[in-house]
Amino acid sequence: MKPRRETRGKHADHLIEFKESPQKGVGVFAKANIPRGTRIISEQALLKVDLEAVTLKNIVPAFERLSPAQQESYLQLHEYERDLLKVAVRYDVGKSWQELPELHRKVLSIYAANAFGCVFFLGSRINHSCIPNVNFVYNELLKEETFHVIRDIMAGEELTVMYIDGINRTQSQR
Ligand SMILES: C[S@@+](CC[C@H](N)C(=O)[O-])C[C@H]1O[C@@H](n2cnc3c(N)ncnc32)[C@H](O)[C@@H]1O
Repeated sequence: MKPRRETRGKHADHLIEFKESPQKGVGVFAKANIPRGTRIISEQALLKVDLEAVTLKNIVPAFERLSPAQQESYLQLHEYERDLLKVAVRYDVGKSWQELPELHRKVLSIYAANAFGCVFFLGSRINHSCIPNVNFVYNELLKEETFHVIRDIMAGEELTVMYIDGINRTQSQR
């Protein structure tokens, strides 16, 4: 699988590829050696909800404001219907999970699986590690989220970021 997006040299996404990662779904892998400090991804959020106002009620309207092409990209992302999400829907939206239209369930499941702040087309394919080799930060000048490798990477290595805390997790989960 190839990341598909216009890049124009602002980052080095030609050095990465999407591949199956054992037991983690899709992941992002180095196609070549990548020196420490390389910006592998710079992108605007695909779906952004004002962080002050993130409630599940705001996710579907934010999805509906996307262009048809953006909606198509969003719907390709990994989804995960966790029980906690269903409880949160009951609390936040005032409906049971089954009462929601199928598309809304999919949009919310994708958000739950992929949002670290925002949902990203490329960045949200990077799996988690508590010892990550990629750092991400919002770049005010570019107005984009940027992802840099924080050590030298060998061709074939999986790229990882830290987006869940390590508390109460087993060593293998980490
Ligand atoms: C942001 S997405 C990462 C990309 C995703 N693997 C995919 O197929 O598109 C987060 C999801 O990936 C999986 N994941 C990420 N890091 C993982 C890890 N260290 N171990 C197991 N699953 C992981 C989980 O299913 C999680 O909900």
